[in-house]
Amino acid sequence: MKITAEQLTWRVHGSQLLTDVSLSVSPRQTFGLIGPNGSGKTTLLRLLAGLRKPKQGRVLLDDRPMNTMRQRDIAQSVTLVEQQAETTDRIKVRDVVALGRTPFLSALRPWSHQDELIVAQALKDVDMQHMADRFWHTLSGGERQRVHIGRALAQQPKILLLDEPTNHLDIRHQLSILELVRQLPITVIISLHDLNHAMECDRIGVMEGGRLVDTGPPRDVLTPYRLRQTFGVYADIFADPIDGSQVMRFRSAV
Ligand SMILES: Nc1ncnc2c1ncn2[C@@H]1O[C@H](COP(=O)(O)OP(=O)(O)OP(=O)(O)O)[C@@H](O)[C@H]1O
Repeated sequence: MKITAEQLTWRVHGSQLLTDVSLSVSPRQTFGLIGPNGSGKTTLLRLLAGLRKPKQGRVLLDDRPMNTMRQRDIAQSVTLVEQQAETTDRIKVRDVVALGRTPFLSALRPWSHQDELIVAQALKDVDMQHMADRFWHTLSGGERQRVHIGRALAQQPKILLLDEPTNHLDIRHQLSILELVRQLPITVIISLHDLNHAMECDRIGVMEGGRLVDTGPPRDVLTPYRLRQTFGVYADIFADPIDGSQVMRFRSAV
């Protein structure tokens, strides 16, 4: 499914947090959203997920404006994994992941064996099957993060939005989650602080002061100029001698 943002603007208490953001992500593309702290990545992801209504502009899923869609239809297409997602205590890991099936259940479509299989697969994908019966409040930050990603996978969205999903993860789980996300046959928008991880996306977009200031293939966008200008760091960019991919070495803050 394609997702398009047309000239999105968002303001709160008189501060303009997003200005004129336009963006289109094609079906099955992995789009990385990068930018310094406070540049508007989370705000944009919430608008794209339909959790906030833009003050101006609109979001389209394929060619359907989101504001004309029912909440349940949106939830069957798009899901957002937030940075500090919380959930009620005394709930087990398996039940958190099972929440991902909620938009598909109704009196006419009760919980089924199929849902059971989807939840089991999602637990496996995020390497949490061995903790399925643990209570949520006993988990570490990284384990919680993986359960939330599992909940999103169980929703089988056509568009997956991830807000810094690797934040609390150890290096093995960072790499396995990013690899999993890239392999999913769906559209993904992922905000990332690790710019070397962003290099693995099909395209990236750079947020700065609430504006999307550049988009394109990572190699074209992540130049020493951009790293200095937007991220405030001096960096050198090398070709990895093993696979030729581009690697950044950050030298110092500007
Ligand atoms: N409810 C609010 N009221 C006032 N300002 C807000 C509100 N929500 C967010 N902001 C401000 O909007 C700006 C953008 O925030 P946002 O969380 O979208 O940035 P971000 O790029 O995701 O940052 P980070 O990398 O630190 O997670 C920040 O300066 C933040 O302080």
